[in-house]
Amino acid sequence: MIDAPAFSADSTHLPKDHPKVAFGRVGVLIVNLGTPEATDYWSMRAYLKEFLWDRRVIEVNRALWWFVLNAIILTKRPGPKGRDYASIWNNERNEGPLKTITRDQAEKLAAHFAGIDDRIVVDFAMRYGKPPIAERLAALQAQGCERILLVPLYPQYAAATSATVCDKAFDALKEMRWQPTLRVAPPWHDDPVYIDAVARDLERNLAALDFEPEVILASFHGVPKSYLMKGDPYHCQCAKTARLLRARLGMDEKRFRLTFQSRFGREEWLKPYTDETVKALAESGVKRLAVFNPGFVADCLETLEEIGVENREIFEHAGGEKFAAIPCLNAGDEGMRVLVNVVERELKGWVG
Ligand SMILES: C=CC1=C(C)c2cc3[nH]c(cc4nc(cc5[nH]c(cc1n2)c(C)c5CCC(=O)O)C(CCC(=O)O)=C4C)c(C)c3C=C
Ligand SMILES: [Fe+2]
Ligand SMILES: [Fe+2]
Repeated sequence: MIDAPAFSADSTHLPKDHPKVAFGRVGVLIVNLGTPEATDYWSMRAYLKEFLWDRRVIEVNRALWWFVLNAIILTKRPGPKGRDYASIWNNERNEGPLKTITRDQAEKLAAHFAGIDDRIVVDFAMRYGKPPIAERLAALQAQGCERILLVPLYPQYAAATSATVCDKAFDALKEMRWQPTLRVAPPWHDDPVYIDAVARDLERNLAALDFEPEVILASFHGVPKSYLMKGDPYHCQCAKTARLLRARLGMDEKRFRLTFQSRFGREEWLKPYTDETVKALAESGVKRLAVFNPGFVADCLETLEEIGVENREIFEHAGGEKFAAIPCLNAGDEGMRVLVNVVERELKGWVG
């Protein structure tokens, strides 16, 4: 347990020029992937460049990748992807929905803990783009957070997501004289509270539809198959989440299926692919389909556009009739129940 917050050092025997010292608080920094600052070519290019130059995301030969990234991807991708982002943009706040939702989650976490322990300070950051992790860690430290809980917002661990958040946070700590003590929240892919929250939210959303889906796809973001072969636990954690959800919902393997979406590049990715499954289901006579995204803590391009628009079109063009894209947990009651549970558990020993 740590002492009550204070903002100056012990006043006895203070030298006159002693700097102000802030201490006694505990920070919680939730971190999601990131989103472009705007949808124009140059903003998209800057975002994609930072993201796709991360060694944790793209694990190919650096010289070759430098050429492919700069000569091909950063010339061709920003335009069309910017238009996709524009179609889901939060125009009121002028930002991507991922940022709006992550801020809401941080604010609701802060409100929850305000009533429990005023030493806890909650903030949010993005791995790519703004607000950067280093800036928010420094801001927490300036408010007196000697201990910080870092929460990568991914229920399933992948080197391309959770590990790169830690890399960036520890890079920031490298520059600090007085480093805060950092704890990292583990993934929660099989946490009963998470499984129950996703299942309840799905049941509520399905009950509100004007049709009953014949098949439900649990669609996770994919990674190259080679990452699994090198030992990344992501595939197994997604498979376990899907198995637990299927059991909790009382559905069989024919009705409730696990798929992987958002392929990038030519390499083989984790299978079965969401888009191919959606097409095959419609072609085999399935007329009513629902897709949900238990691996995404917040709605974003990959859920709102790729599932809500692209996969809906694939389904309808192949003969499907009714398609539902189920929203993520976001900052709703079930979503906050999951985040509060993770944070409260991981703060044990630091606060009462
Ligand atoms: C090789 C490339 C990629 C890997 C590996 C990858 C893994 C991965 N990504 C997420 C979550 C998100 N990805 C998002 C967007 C996105 N992802 C990639 C590429 C890889 N992702 C790109 C290039 C993009 C940008 C859009 C595009 O150009 O296609 C997003 C959405 C962000 C938003 O602002 O809306 C999320 C979230 C996970 C969970 C993951 C591995 C487990
Ligand atoms: Fe991605
Ligand atoms: Fe596996």
